[in-house]
Amino acid sequence: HKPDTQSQEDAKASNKPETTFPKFLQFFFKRLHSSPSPSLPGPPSFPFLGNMLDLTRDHLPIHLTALAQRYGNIYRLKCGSTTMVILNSSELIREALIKKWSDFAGRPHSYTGDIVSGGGRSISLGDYSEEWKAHRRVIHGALQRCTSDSLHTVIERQARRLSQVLRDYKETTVDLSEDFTVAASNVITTLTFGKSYDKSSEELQKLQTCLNEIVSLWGSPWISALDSFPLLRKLPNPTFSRLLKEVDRRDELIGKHIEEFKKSDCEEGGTLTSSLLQCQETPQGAAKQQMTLTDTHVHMTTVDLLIGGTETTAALLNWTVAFILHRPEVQNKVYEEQRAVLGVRYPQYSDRHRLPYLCAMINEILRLRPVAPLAVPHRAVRNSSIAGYFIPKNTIIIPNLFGAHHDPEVWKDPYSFRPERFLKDGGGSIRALIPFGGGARLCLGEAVAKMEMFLFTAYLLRDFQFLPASKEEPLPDLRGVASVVLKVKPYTVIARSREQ
Ligand code: HEM
Repeated sequence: HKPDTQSQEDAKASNKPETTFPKFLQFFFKRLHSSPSPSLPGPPSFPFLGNMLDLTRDHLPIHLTALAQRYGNIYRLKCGSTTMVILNSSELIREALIKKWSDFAGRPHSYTGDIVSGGGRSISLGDYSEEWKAHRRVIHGALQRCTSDSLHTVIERQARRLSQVLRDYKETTVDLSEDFTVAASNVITTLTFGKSYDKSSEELQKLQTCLNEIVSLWGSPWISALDSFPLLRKLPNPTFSRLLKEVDRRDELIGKHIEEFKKSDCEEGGTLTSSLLQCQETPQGAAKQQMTLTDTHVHMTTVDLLIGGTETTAALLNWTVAFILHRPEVQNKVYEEQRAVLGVRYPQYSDRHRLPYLCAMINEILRLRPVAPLAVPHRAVRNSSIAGYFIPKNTIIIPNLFGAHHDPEVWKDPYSFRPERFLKDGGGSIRALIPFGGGARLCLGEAVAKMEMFLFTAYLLRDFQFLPASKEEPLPDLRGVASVVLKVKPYTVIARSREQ
């Protein structure tokens, strides 16, 4: 299929004020473009169901990447009356998310999305609007202040704590995933409520279980079907009832935390929530940000940061250990680099430019396993085009970051784990590496995540050598399980202290 170059011009024309054509021509013109461009390639779709069967496939990112080999790096899938356009290369994703950011900054309106996002008041699921822009600006500013004031100390404390937990295992065989979740979650709860928890804390367990349930239930096809087929909402749906129950529980737990925080530490400041509450309470703060933050905004921000910032970072740490068990010499190189450059001292984030191998390894893990593999769906807020194809308003855009990171046109030997590709002259392309998305919807926690990844992996690989659980057991399965977050299947490992 050749891109329809004419449609680019049409797309521009269709956004012009309605003065150039007589009314009846405008009517036909709009009708012509109210359905998706017929020239976009894609697999055949069934009546009513569309390509629903493709969308319910196991490991969707791998399936979408395989479809790109047949239909090209841009193709369409249908689901009920909705058309989705899947982008499978960095160049196409950059064109939509960065170059034409204002055309594709929307989020799909969805029945179930409204339920989990406090009526669209979260940053991650809220649609592009003046209110959303002001909300994101306020949170971005508050996060930047936290990042420059206290983030380094907060992460360092959690990295030391994590090292101690691993030391206490005394080289027994363990599954570290929960410890990684606690470390990542503590960074966010310290930033938001000024509080951190032990793994055994009932409060933490309740919160984590509930947030994980919401993410996995919301990613399930039984729930997405309610968005595309409204008639199904009239039928009993136990998965949906569970989702509603978990959302209520989440709101109760987070509401309690915010109330406790307001009573205790509010005047001291220093945390993100105190910064938001100040902005909410002082008229100058609100005027400066051109918005009044409601309680729902503060509440949903906490949900956004906890969901966006816990499982992603924890999954990446888990992937790191899984990959280095497959290539043990990588961990030795990271360790030796640190010893050569820093001696016995622990690294600071400012040391990153002097530790190129460690940074290359982190980039390679982010490339192979972008933990938000399909980002979050975008929506075209007006008629536009991608790669010359006409994209009508309201089309859903899925950036397949996993596919882009395995594009054989860009990456030599795309499926193998080779940190060396990101060293000087190694052939890896930082421009094509887009694990955090881009443009108006760029991951809000990118700076937090980068500092966490650097300090956590540097501490772990400085203090420990990771060994397979036993010779009999297979090494971790590297295919993973894909839902909203791409996770490694549970595995066990031995952490041997380097101090001996
Ligand atoms: C390695 C870790 C992480 C990765 C790979 C990652 C990746 C992403 C991606 C791909 C998106 C969607 C971008 C899009 O829609 O185009 C996103 C959105 C988001 N992330 Fe992250 N993320 C990570 C960590 C974090 C952390 C630590 C936080 C919070 C502190 C966070 C908060 C968010 C929020 C709030 C959004 C929604 C942004 C919006 O819709 O405007 N993320 N992230």
